[in-house]
Amino acid sequence: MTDTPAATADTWTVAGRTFTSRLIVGTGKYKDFEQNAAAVEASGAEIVTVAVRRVNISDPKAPMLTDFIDPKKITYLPNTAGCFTADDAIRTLRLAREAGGWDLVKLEVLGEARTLYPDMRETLKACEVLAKEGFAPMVYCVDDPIAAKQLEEAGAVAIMPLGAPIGSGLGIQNKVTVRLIVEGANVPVLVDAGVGTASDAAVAMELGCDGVLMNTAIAEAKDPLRMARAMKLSVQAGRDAYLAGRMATRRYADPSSPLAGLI
Ligand SMILES: CC(=O)[C@@H](O)[C@H](O)COP(=O)(O)O
Repeated sequence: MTDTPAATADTWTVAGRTFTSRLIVGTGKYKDFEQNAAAVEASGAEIVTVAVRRVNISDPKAPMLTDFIDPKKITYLPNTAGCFTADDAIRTLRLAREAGGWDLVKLEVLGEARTLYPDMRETLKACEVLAKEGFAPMVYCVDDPIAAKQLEEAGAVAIMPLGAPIGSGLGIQNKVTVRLIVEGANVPVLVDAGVGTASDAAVAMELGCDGVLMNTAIAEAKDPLRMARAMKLSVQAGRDAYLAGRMATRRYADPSSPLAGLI
């Protein structure tokens, strides 16, 4: 299939940076950096998110992710995975900015280890401070339209509601609230966490999301490269379906061949 002009021009912009790929991928749980880099390539992603506390991006004495995924070609989005307080998250991102100059960041402040649900009170607090310090925070959050609005007011440059708990692969549990967030947002909305397979990513895009962030679904697939490619295609398909505008649903059958002109 050749891309239509509309499809090729379909970019999205966050904090003044424009991207073509609407898929953001993670850098955890892979066998090694090599496999991670190959998956990023297969996914077509232009942004990778990196848990700066867990992945080596600054110590040249140990293998560094940056040797495998070129930060000149792929945008690094440092994240605060493993942070349970606003102070911890803020400190982590200040260090990331010092180490690599990154100001486009992914903020996540977790509430508990069992569900890895975000703590929205701490998340909001951190978002406000980071925005005032000149960061552009893309923010992992609950799938709640009110919390999403509050984050936007606090300076979030993207809203990233969970589809389901991180690493669960359960898919999008609450389509109604994700759609409400999309309708109310003036910044990009990306589903972050819980995607398990390609159809979940397509659903997120069909709901009108600007993109999807995922890690486990690709890293823990039996064939991560093949799953990365599947995700790339499903994000594109979901986006195209959203732009095409789905048909109205009906309660009863409607014949596929027209009845007019029958003898
Ligand atoms: C990688 C990241 O930033 C996380 O928010 C999370 O790991 C993504 O969730 P999944 O692993 O469920 O895709």
